[in-house]
Amino acid sequence: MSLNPTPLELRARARADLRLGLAVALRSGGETALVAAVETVTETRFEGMRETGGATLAITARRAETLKARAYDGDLARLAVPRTAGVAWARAVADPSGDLETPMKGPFTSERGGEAALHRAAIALAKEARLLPSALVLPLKGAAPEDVTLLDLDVAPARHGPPDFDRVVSARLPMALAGAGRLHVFRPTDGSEEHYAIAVGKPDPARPVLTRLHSACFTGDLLGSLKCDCGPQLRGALAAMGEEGAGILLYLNQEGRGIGLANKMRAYALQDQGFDTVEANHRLGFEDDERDFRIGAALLDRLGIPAVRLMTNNPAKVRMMEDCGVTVTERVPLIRGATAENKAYLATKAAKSGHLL
Ligand SMILES: Nc1nc2c(ncn2[C@@H]2O[C@H](COP(=O)(O)OP(=O)(O)OP(=O)(O)O)[C@@H](O)[C@H]2O)c(=O)[nH]1
Ligand SMILES: [Zn+2]
Repeated sequence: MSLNPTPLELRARARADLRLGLAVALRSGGETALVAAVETVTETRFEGMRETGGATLAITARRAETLKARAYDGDLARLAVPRTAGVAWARAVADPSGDLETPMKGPFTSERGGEAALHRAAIALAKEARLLPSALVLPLKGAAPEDVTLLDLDVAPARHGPPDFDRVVSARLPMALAGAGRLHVFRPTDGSEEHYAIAVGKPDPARPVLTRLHSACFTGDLLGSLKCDCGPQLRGALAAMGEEGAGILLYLNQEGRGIGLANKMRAYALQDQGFDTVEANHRLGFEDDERDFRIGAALLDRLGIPAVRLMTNNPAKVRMMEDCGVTVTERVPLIRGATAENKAYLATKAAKSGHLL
């Protein structure tokens, strides 16, 4: 009997460790480094790692651009950590909330040459943990300390496709807007967030099914936020499926276009400083959209639905579905919920992400 965690399980454990503020060890190509997420690491651990010597701060090229730091590694930069820097310094580098009040944090010295693979992996893990995309990285000469989760990236590389899912449960769910339906809960085997499929009526897989891929929006879906159009889109999709008598709504837990609610609220705070939705993501160090739509295609496959009429204004969703082998016979526009508050947001999405208005 082996009770040892598999590589996938170790990766999930590493994400949880980072969220807790623990350091984890990453290994690849014979190199090992201790890694801690800037957002959560404690002062003591930060200083312990810095005092060892040789630690650098990994930030994305997006964040480096805002800080006017050089990103010699393409998609990321490795910043030298000043000898007296505490965790507050690192947090100010990673978190743009103070950028306007304290704009001069530099000059920054970026490392050049050498390997950045472990830094890249550290940022990917921080993103997976829905933290700010920045990590303190300390290359180790010897073995990793005991009691620290050790992730061998040569054995367990980052996922390049959607995870596998277990269908945990499904039950009948009558809905005010859509009528009779069933809710299915899908749990990824890699320990990431669960996703839900709501089948309205009895969709016929022999014909293209009216389908919506909806990304979680706590503020819009639940609170009736006027900053976006998500709530009205969600209810509009359910109502249309109810009217037609059948449909599939995939509720994907990719809050904030995949950056998590805490980071989305950081983006909202930046929007209050005058940045648009895309600029705010970039200043935080994220891409415009960090979602993985392949999850939607994988769930449709699990539900046995090969062809859809997709309710969206986002051409990227249509493209991604088709790239994943889902036939999109029609794009059904879903234009709902324009308000004075979200006018600029919808205009930015049209201009920068090609959304159809
Ligand atoms: N990062 C970030 N995410 C946001 C913001 N406003 C809404 N979201 C998230 O954006 C996602 C919804 O994406 P949209 O771009 O509105 O719509 P879409 O799903 O790409 O396209 P449609 O199918 O046409 O709705 C949800 O996950 C929301 O939580 C924002 O200002 N910043
Ligand atoms: Zn929203």
